[in-house]
Amino acid sequence: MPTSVPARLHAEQRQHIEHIFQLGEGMPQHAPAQPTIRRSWLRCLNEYRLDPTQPRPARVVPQQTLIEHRESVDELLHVARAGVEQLYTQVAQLGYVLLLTDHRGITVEFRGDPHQDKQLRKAGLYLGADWDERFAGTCAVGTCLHDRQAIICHRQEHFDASHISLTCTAAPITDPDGEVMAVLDISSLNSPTAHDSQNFSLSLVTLYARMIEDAYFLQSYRDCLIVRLDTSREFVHVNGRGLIAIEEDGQVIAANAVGRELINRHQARWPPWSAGYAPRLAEVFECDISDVLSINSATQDQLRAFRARADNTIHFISLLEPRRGRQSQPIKPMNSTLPEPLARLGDDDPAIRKVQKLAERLRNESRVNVLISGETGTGKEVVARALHDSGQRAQGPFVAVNCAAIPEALIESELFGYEAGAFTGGRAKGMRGLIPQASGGTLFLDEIGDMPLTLQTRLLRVLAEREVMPLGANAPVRIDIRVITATHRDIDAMIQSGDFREDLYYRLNGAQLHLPALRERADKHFVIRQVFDELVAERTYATPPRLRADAISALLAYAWPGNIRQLKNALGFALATADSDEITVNDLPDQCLSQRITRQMAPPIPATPSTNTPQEEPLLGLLREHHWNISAVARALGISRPTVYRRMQRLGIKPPNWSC
Ligand SMILES: Nc1ncnc2c1ncn2[C@@H]1O[C@H](COP(=O)(O)OP(=O)(O)OP(=O)(O)O)[C@@H](O)[C@H]1O
Repeated sequence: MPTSVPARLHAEQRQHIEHIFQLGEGMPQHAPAQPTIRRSWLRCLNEYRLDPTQPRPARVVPQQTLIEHRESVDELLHVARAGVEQLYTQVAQLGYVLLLTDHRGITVEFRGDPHQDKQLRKAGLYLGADWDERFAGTCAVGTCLHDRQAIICHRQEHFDASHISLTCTAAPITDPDGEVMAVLDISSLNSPTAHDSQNFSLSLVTLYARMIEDAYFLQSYRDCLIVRLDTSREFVHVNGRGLIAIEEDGQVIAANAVGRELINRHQARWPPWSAGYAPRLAEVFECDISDVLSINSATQDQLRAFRARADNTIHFISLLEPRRGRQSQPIKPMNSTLPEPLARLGDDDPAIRKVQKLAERLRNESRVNVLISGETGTGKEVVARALHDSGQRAQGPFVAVNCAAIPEALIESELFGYEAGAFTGGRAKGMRGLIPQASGGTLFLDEIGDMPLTLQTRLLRVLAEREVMPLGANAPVRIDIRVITATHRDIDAMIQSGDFREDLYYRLNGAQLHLPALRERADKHFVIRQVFDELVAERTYATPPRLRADAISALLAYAWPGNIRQLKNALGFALATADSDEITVNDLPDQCLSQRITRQMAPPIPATPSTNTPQEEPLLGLLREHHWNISAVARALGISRPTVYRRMQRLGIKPPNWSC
């Protein structure tokens, strides 16, 4: 032992210093038993070059520095306050003080007996005290920060001889990334000699550190859905240990320590938890995200059991709803390199991606006629407009013509126009037809399958010659149009039956974009949010309404025979009739809760009599569901009763009580 030990140190301190030097010289007989403490002593000697013979009084940082340290953990301090008060209430009578330090070891919050102010300040148990191991030597806070784990540093386990009467217990508080952001510590100036006397303190501090950590997590992810989980059913609500923040499609955003551990157990199946990779909840548990989203509405005790895929353990899960306002944030499609009108068509669905990519390539290829196919209400007109808006013709007109909606006798004059006096009943000045009106832009012919055969021939000529002859005119009018057509009918079958000209079909079908039914789309969630946000944006609200998770879950589960149009109607209905600005499952039209996708997937029952193609099943299903009430079906699909009758007629669907 060096001779330079100051004479003012008492015998106990001298002996302590001797034990430290002995450990440094490889003689650990009198060193503390805890490996963490021994390692820390060696760090203090060899790495930090602290001199045990020169005990240092506690260092308290200046007021201004303290303010800066407190500001850097302002949000945590706010969240931790209640926990700090509760813990201090429990330990104060036992003679403990409480310290909360930041990740640098500076005490940013303190609770202690004001009567002991002077002694506590001298011992470093004070606001602003610096407990960094590099300065203070082995101590609960500093060594906890270094080892990132809870620790007891009891009396002679401290490195600095001026601290050997103290007993301190500390636990780390980690942020949602697993980084230590603070340390919670309880310390006492005097304590029983036995090390074991502090075990209870360790449990208590660890418990409160976790509570503060979870409160901070809940605060940080208050705008997200949070699943709370525990292996004990009874404890999920009161003390569910795992917290996982998710997007409404189940994408994991963050997790607390227990949640991260569970996710990490999947290392064998996917990469470890990292900022770059986050699994979906359905990968972690054997669950469908819609089952999780429906927890609050579908189960009586508001929790459900799911099996963790990593180890087959059962976890009970409850769901915390996000704070209001989250959904007013604009949604961003994943594919942001696409022109905006195309990017808005959908998100992460293979069929929609194919449509988006092809549309991007075709947007300036005006001479390639595009045929858009898909069931009714899948967004064919929306796609046609997106194609127009994303191309060079965006500034030109977009003229949409619904061939099924114009009476057959008028289609010709509407499309081609007519000269003054061309026919009785026409306008005195004549009329510019819809095709000439589209010149310089896009002509969108919807329901092209409903165009009469005679007109098909004339349209073919227009497309070939790029000019129209209005009724009664002497000379043709030149036109410069891009033609996009749409149909939900089986044109091949119509060609076979002689109802559609094959040559026209090939001319229209320069490229085909096929839109998937809503029930088949993997990005259904995106569509729901998009339609909802658009409807909300159309109106003025004091508080923007929010779509609750249980409503989203029901919307995800429904089969949507009327596709996006029906979805839009359902959400419009809910917005118009909901009692509050929270749209719940109860605000949705009844039919959204009846026909779930699973039922839709059952083999279709043939109609009476049947000529069905797969495209007909949704209408048939809906008719059956509404007991053949045509008005109800028309309302559900957002179309008129005559249109329903026309479609039924075209598809050969007859109600059971029709005689012919
Ligand atoms: N991607 C989308 N985002 C938001 N709303 C959409 C989207 N696609 C379609 N819609 C809405 O759904 C409804 C139906 O769309 P659209 O008229 O384009 O369908 P369609 O397939 O042309 O229907 P139909 O076959 O009956 O003519 C419209 O109100 C439209 O605004």
